[in-house]
Amino acid sequence: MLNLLTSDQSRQADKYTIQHLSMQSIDLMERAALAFSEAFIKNYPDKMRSIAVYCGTGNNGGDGLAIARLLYRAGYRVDVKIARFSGKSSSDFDGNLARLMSQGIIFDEFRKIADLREEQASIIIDALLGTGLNKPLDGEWLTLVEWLNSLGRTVVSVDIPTGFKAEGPISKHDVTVKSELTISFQRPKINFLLPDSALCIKRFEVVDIGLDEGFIQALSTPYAILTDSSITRRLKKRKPFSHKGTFGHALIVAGGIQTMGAALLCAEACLNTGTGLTTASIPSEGLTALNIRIPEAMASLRYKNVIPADLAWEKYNAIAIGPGLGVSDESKLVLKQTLNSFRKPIVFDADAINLLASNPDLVNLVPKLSVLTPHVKEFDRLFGEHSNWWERLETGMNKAKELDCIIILKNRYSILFTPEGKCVFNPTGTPAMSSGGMGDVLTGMITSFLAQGYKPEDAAYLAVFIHGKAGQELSSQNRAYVVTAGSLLKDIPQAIGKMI
Ligand SMILES: NC(=O)C1=CN([C@@H]2O[C@H](COP(=O)(O)OP(=O)(O)OC[C@H]3O[C@@H](n4cnc5c(N)ncnc54)[C@H](O)[C@@H]3O)[C@@H](O)[C@H]2O)[C@H](O)CC1
Ligand SMILES: [K+]
Repeated sequence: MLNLLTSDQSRQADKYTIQHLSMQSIDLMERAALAFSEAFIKNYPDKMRSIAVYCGTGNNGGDGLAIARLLYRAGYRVDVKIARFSGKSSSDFDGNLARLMSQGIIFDEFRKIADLREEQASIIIDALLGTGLNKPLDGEWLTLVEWLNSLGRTVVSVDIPTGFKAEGPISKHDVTVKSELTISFQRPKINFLLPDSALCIKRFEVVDIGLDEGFIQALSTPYAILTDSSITRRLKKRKPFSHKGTFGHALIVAGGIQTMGAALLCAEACLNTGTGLTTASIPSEGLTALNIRIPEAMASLRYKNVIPADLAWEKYNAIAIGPGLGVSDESKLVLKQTLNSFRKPIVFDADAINLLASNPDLVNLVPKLSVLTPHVKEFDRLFGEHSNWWERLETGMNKAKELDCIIILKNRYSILFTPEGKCVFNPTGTPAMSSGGMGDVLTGMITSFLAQGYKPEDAAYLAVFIHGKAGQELSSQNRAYVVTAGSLLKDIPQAIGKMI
């Protein structure tokens, strides 16, 4: 797992790296510029396209000057424009301006917007402001950024779009550069991973600039992002003499007469993730569907939506409740019965979350280390309305501690909150997965890992990461516009196999 950095921590890492490698800060800037340029050249190999690099006079602007020099040397047609709105400049900006001049590269400076000349370039590199942003843009900065946005050119931002906050709540009124691509240093900024960023970031790439990883990983921060190796390390190999009893028994309490699909998707995903035995608690009307679709699964029937009184709860290692369950009074009784009968971690999804939201007294019965998997609407129903995603991060961290549960806020980059206060982003997934039933599959996967004996936190990490990875692979292999839940769940065994 990789720690994510706030702007302040990024500055600390910068300082530490410079001291420990006995290098000059301008050398670190050069590395950043080199890493940016390499990524830029891969994305925009056509050297006939003209480039204008707009630079501020801080270190983001310094990066811009170094990038301009490197792209010029690589054969691009580069113009440099420097916004001298303040009298201040950083020493590495000054150093890079001298290097630029020594190469004979022409640059323009403007002190006010009125001095700006028409822009002809086809690509604009935005190196105006970076993580040093300390207030929303106003005055000349605001006018400049609005003008750049109005040009409709391809914009590539250095480290972060100018005006965008790396962390903290984002106001809809803040004006930022709208970039086609942002090439960011060392780590994605936390706000890149939240939907609030969609207004200004179409796509981002992260390049390594050689900041000290030991220092970064030792930083105390709640924010992290999952990696392939953090998943591989957690997956357990199957031992030679293992049998179905080794891999637990899961119960999927799901489905309604008209929503049997959710139960089927959830149960089949559970089975395909490797549970020894999977039983589906479904309405009696759904038995034929279950038998035809998943002959490997067993059924425990709910007549008139009531769990039989003699259900042997103790034989299950993990339970999922919610997909397609409905929110009727009978469904509420099903939830109540489950909460009163099963004290090991439970995975709560969909209608189980809606029922918890409308019956707060039931929340107290949620077993410790359970996993709740709300999407944003369910999250807000459960914990109250939020006006931005940063607030949801704070609520998620607080509620996971308070309830002693793992909360997975499902999104393009799903966010996992743990009882220890961690806030972990999942990088896998694709917009092709935005289709019905995906959440049911995820719930089945988490429940399966739980039943197999994984710690709840690990079960959540593994399921979310592999779920997204499977979707990503299916969409890229087949160039698929959409990946359905049914096709994804068939691919789970291979997706796990590839990670182990
Ligand atoms: N550790 C790293 O990740 C590295 C980062 N690099 C680059 O450095 C910038 C951050 O540079 P910094 O000098 O701290 O700040 P900026 O260039 O973003 O801003 C300059 C300056 O502007 C003033 N300012 C801030 N907000 C406003 C505003 N709204 N209006 C007017 N003026 C404003 C303030 O005084 C700032 O100090 C990072 O993004 C990277 O691009 C290194 O090059 C490599 C290592
Ligand atoms: K920038």
